[in-house]
Amino acid sequence: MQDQITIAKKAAGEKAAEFIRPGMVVGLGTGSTAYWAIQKIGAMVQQGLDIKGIATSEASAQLAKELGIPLTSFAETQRLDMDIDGADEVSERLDVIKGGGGALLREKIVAFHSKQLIIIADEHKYVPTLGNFPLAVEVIPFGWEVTNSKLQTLGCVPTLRKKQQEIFITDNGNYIIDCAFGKIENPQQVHNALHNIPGIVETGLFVQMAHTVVLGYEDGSTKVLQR
Ligand SMILES: O=C(CO)[C@H](O)[C@H](O)COP(=O)(O)O
Repeated sequence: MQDQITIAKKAAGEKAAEFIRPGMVVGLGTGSTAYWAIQKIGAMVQQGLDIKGIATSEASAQLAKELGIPLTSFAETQRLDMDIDGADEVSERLDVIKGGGGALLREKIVAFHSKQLIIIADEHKYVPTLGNFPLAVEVIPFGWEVTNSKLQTLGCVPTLRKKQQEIFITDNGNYIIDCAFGKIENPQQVHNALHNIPGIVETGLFVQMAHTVVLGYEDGSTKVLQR
């Protein structure tokens, strides 16, 4: 028996997969919502559809392999047709906070080089203004302490991400600092200010990158929003 949130995530993920056409190269997102899109893509591949994926994390690459989805890379493909990925928050302007799963850097690279970014989320992640969810920022381990101090001057409360007492290490060998900003009225400004700090590799703010957002609801229905 699936809980209500799982029903909503599954609905969003499966609906987004309906946008995929044969021959496409598709970005495979990361997280528990992207999981459902990847499952659906796996089923489509099993049915004989020609789809290739570029994974946004080692975890999603592993899942794709288990499902028999052929993986390609940027060595072979410069541009993806579509990227389907989850979110921690989506604003009414369709700006997005990502990185709750720590994959934001690869997610940003894959999204940037995709013709179309489809964000999938359960209904509870759709908010008027971003910022309730702490913003993940990927930082180089060298000097993270001073990067962390500098982050405080931007008006957030930064916390080094840990996993079972150990520092969380991204797929790229970096750290994550979660920045509690409160309401983010101007995401582009915050993103730019963060990028000015040496040591910050990428932020989880995806400003005006999503072309489409698919919201999943607890009754299994979906709503498609276009920018
Ligand atoms: O950005 C992400 C990982 O870096 C995820 O897409 C985001 O955290 C949402 O995850 P979930 O679908 O499990 O709620």
